[in-house]
Amino acid sequence: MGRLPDFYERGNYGDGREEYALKSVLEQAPAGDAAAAIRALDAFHVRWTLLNVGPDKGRTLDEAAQLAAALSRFRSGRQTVNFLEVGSYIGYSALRIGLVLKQLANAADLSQTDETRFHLTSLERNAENAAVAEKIIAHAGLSQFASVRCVASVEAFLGELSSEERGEEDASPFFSFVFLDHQKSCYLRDLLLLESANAVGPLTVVAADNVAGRLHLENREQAIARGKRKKPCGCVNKGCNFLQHVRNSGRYAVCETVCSEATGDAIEVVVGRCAEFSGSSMSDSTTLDLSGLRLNDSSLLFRCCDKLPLPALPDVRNVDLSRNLLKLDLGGVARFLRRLRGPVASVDLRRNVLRAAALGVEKGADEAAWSPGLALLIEELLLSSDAGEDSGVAPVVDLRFNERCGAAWLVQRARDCEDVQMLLSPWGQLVGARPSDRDASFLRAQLEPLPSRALSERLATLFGCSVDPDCEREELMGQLLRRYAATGRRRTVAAPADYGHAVGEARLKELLRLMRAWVGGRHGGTHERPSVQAEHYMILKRPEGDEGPQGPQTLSTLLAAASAGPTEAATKAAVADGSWKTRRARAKLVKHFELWDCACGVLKDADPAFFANQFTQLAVTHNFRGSPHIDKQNTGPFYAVSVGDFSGGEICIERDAETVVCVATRHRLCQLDGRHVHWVNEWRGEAESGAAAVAERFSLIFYPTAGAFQPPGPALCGGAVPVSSIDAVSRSCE
Ligand SMILES: C[S@@+](CC[C@H](N)C(=O)[O-])C[C@H]1O[C@@H](n2cnc3c(N)ncnc32)[C@H](O)[C@@H]1O
Repeated sequence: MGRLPDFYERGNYGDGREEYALKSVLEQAPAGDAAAAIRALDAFHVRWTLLNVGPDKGRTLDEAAQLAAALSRFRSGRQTVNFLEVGSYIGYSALRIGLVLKQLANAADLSQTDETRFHLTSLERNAENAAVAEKIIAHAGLSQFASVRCVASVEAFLGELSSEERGEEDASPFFSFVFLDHQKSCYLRDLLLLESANAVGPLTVVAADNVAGRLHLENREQAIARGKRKKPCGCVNKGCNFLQHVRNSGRYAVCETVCSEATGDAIEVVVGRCAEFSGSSMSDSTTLDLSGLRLNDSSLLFRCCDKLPLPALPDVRNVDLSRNLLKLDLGGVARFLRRLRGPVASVDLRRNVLRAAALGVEKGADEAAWSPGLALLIEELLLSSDAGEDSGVAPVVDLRFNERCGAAWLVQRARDCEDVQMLLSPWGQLVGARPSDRDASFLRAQLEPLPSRALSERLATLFGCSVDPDCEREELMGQLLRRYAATGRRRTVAAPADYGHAVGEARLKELLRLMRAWVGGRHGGTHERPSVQAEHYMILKRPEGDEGPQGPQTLSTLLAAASAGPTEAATKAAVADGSWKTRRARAKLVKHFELWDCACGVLKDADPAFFANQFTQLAVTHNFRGSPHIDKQNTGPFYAVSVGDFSGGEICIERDAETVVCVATRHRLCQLDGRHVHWVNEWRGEAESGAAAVAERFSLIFYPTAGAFQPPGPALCGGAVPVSSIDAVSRSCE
């Protein structure tokens, strides 16, 4: 205990552990990875106590910072997000706040220009601590978003501000967020200083760590109840004088007090009231822009909206909540709208991560029912639009481009909804209920099969963007789409008409006959993969040992069975051994042996080596509408050929990040590597001799799923291919 006064005076332990913590961050966290740096400090803190706010209260801190960014939109639109921290120590909380700012900047895709500053100034009295904090922040790649300033006190900081930092000559720096985490005895004094300098004010979020916890306050209340004390505690050591001020001065609304089980103290989050704040300087006063703020269903803005001192925004008609992380429940958004008490007529919820279940009760239940959250949202909109000038016009809920919200039943229900205009991405547009619903003419649909890692790589290598490893997929996708749209670096070209192997007339005729017979057969063909958009779809597996030394169940046995007609006895004989699955696959082959045999003939003629060594499965499709996908099960490239009366229907494949090549497979067997994103172009039925057009496109895909894995090579692997430009550019997403 003898060390305590010195400890408080110094602001660190004086035993070198802070330097040691820096070393462990440098060793354990990759450069530029802020989340890893935070984890390294958390791990260090478990063994060697540090003065950090820690992970539990740290999450409240993140939320408070995010709330501050959202509330700053009420004041100044997108202009500035200027944060202040008092007490950096070695930069742990600065890392957390800086990461929030970085993610917000990424989500908003705003560059760090003068108009759009996302910045934290962190004050630290101890020069050794400040030096360590600066190094950790730099290592985490957050220097652009957080800087440490070594000053003796808040008073000194305010005195030292340059006119540039003040904004205008005599103006004060206005902070959207202030985090007090230095000496509790100074919290009140320093907050009053900031208030009198107008550095905090309406809608500023103030968070203070280590204030009196529940136990301390409850003890006081009990003592008052027992008549032992007269007033609540106003001590300085637990920040009680500060709590008295923020709770009772009328200047702040208490948003949340979160007690830490581990330390027994609390972090208090309050928001400046708007008494002197009549309106805002939002650039567009009819839209409250809360887009790209990473708000989720339980964000403080929604969770505590009843307590927040939100200003009146009498002109706001639209609340833009697009590009956030809303996922499960729109009830919070509904309560937030009620709290706004304005004549809001539309809510923009595009590009969140809402799922069908969050919008409607289960498929098949009451046809007209929406989920309770959405029902509440609709109710609020109806109430507020009735009150507004635009009454009579149906309010709008824009739910387009949400993940898995393209289900047909939901789209139908939205169409039937008369009270509000419910906008959903129509079937297949961008992100549908399933990958097979993607509309390939949209660039987003073409990028959707790529993993997030590939999206980041593309942003970095193609567009030279530095990508935050913590960036969410939705943000990455948004950034990539915007870059493509801005630079026009995506083109569609055609492979030469003579790419691949021409298939002989006789074989084509025979194939068409057999495939028509398959779909028109006794059972009307098969559709083995209902998730795929096709009228019929069948997979035939090559039996083992059909080449070379014959096993007991050979192709010739099957052939004999087939040529005897797929009678029950012959089939039984052919499929006598093996597992249930194997026997079923063989029985199917016997049944469709003619088709199999003819198809194999086509492949054998063109590429005998592929036929002998690689080909294991044949997909037979009828009227397949292929959405962008990657063949993840394939061990090498495939061959494709299509027949029927149709035009269009080329296979489009990404040759590189900038080029899509369309390969016409009608009557030609073409080799492609399906481990690259590919899809089938739109196609139309051709009118046969004056008759009405009949949609008929059959295709055969020969692919390998076993044997040695060949690393993916060029998309068009059937030889060097010059491509000719065709005039088609993928549609951007809006
Ligand atoms: C509890 S630590 C801060 C922890 C840090 N916020 C975190 O969570 O990572 C308190 C720090 O405040 C600093 N400090 C104390 N009084 C200060 C003042 N008046 N101005 C600036 N820094 C101060 C101390 O040197 C110490 O480093």
